[in-house]
Amino acid sequence: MPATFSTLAEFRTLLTHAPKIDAIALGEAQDRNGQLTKPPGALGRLEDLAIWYAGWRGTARPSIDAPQVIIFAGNHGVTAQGVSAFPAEVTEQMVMNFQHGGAAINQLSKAAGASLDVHALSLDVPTQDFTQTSAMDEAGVVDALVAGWNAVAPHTDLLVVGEMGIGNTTSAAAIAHALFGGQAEDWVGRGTGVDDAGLANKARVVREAVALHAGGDGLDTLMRLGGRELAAMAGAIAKARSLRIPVILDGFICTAAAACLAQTQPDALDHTVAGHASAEAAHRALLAQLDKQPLLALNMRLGEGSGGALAINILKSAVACHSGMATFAEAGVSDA
Ligand SMILES: O=C(O)c1ccc[n+]([C@@H]2O[C@H](COP(=O)([O-])O)[C@@H](O)[C@H]2O)c1
Ligand SMILES: Cc1cc2nc[nH]c2cc1C
Repeated sequence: MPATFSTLAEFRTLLTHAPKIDAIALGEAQDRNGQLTKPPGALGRLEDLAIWYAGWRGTARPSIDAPQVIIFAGNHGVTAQGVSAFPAEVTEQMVMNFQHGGAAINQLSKAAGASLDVHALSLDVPTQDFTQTSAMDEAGVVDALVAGWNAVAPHTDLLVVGEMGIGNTTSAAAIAHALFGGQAEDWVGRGTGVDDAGLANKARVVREAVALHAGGDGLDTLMRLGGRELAAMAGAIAKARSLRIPVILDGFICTAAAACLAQTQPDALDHTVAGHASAEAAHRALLAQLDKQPLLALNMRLGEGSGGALAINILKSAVACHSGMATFAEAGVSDA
């Protein structure tokens, strides 16, 4: 299916007309959950997750057979401001590592039974330094949204989007500050490990960038302060929505990209769940803004979709219980 948008305005319209959860399947899944051989509520949040998943899939007794992890990689002009502990060439080097199977995400995807795709987005042409001008122009952000849109396999039944991009915690912090206010210091963190001086420099960069690029909606902010991998994650999340494929969000950068959708269309993240809370300081605040409760909190701050991939195991387990358990009637167990 070719992408059905070629401007930001067309993409906005798509978000507005996105499908909603299937209310009938949701109700049937709630009924089934009430009949399963366990005290009511004893599986806690796993029950809510399975019912939510069933609603999006449009069937009361779903299964998860084809989860997909997609990593998007991008390079950032803002690295000229000295915002990362690592040099920009690490982005491309890590892409090769992903392709050779040597990164954490290769192991985590395999352990979760998920396929893994890697999309490197024009790494030789970094986005513009957004302390000086817009990171991307409209054609550039649309290209990246389309790359994400086209990367989702149609048979996927659970999607994780992740990223690789030296400098992108600064981009994510600038987006969060632009969308949710507060002070630049509230949204910057150490990323790959900058020291105190580096952290102060990031706050300066974010403050200047947000002052330069005030106004607009979430997609304008994505264009001005984002990066190609952030826009591609947003495009993939929107494509998944159009196919009613539930999405597990990863860390701070992934959540910032998703927030751009939510600030454009308030229900745009209803088909998503937060896989984990990253150790990047501002991730929890960003999740709170989106009213998302993370499934895991393991002090991870890797990116690559790693926290999302880990959480596939939780979703799979929730759905396996929901669809595989016997009812009280089937098992001959006395109800309360
Ligand atoms: O996912 C997260 O919450 C996260 C937190 C800190 C760092 N990262 C990863 O580290 C890179 C960005 O860090 P930095 O310091 O270069 O901005 C990028 O490749 C991300 O995948 C990711
Ligand atoms: C080595 C390395 C691996 C990463 N994976 C995601 N972001 C990363 C940043 C660095 C520096």
